[in-house]
Amino acid sequence: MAADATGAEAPLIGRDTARMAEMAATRENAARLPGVTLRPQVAPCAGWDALSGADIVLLVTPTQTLRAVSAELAPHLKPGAAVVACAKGVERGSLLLPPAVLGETLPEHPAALLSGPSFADDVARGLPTAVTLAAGDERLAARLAARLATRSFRPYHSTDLTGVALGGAAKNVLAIAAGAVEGRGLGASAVAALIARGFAELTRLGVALGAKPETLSGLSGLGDLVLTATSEKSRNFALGLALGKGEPAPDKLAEGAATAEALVALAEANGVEMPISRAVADVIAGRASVASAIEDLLARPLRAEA
Ligand SMILES: NC(=O)c1ccc[n+]([C@@H]2O[C@H](COP(=O)([O-])OP(=O)(O)OC[C@H]3O[C@@H](n4cnc5c(N)ncnc54)[C@H](O)[C@@H]3O)[C@@H](O)[C@H]2O)c1
Ligand SMILES: O=P(O)(O)OC[C@H](O)CO
Repeated sequence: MAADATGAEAPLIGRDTARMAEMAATRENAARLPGVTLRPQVAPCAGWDALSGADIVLLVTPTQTLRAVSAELAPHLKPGAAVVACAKGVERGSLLLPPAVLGETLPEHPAALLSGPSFADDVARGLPTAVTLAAGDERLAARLAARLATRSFRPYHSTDLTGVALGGAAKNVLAIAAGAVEGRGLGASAVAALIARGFAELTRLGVALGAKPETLSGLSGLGDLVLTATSEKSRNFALGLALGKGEPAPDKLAEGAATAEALVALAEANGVEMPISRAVADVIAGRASVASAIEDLLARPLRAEA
């Protein structure tokens, strides 16, 4: 659970016992957030015991591990505890978005999703951040948002779980493309074009899946796309940048790389074209070079803007 508005103790559970003990002693996550002092109420620990008292559990693992981790913690959860996924991606194989994965692994627990433009480092340093907290039940979404809000961290609430999840998943894939365009030195105009056309394909799929257009153009969709596709602090953008420059990929999690193929498959299953995401999937899978993928995108027939 995160350090929330109530000031109550918030266990921070990790699987590496030694690292959690070091974090508890130094009050710093030196590997991920160097220089940031943990708030007094954050209590780093290992093992699932601390879960038994938690009304709200934030699951902050990569999308492709969400199923295994949520299944593992299921027996340790307090009855009725809300589980909030923070992952941004599409599960490979099932093509499910994070809330739907939780629906399968934790059917007895209300599932929620936290997404939106927010670098962990910015949040941890108390810089102003606005995000979206989605849950199927509006009262739950509002209650969770109020519990997690701080003076600098503003969760807006939503019931559009699909829209919030799809925006977060697709923006990571599109950010890889934006990084590649930047890495090839194609200029700011090309990056802007990519963001706009990328947003068009994100919207097409979102609408086909039943998402609300206003969710897709909100914090968790367009907002996060703009952040991730324009900042070198983004690990997805940084991966694209390296690919565009022909440099080795950074050794960091880039959710878009793991999600690209699944996103395109989800789009295909819904009769939606996502040419930029497909280009990213092709490059990640080694089916195309960055240069040929860009050539192919530029050679697409001219059409009405939609
Ligand atoms: N870092 C950010 O700024 C940020 C912001 C918003 C959302 N997210 C999302 O949060 C999710 C996690 O990203 P992150 O930045 O925390 O990644 P990270 O690599 O910094 O941390 C992932 C954590 O998950 C743990 N983990 C990995 N595989 C696991 C497994 N099989 N079982 C149990 N634990 C496992 C790792 O030990 C690590 O503690 C991603 O979907 C990402 O898109 C990240
Ligand atoms: O570093 P990235 O690319 O995983 O982006 C982190 C967050 O999702 C930004 O909102």
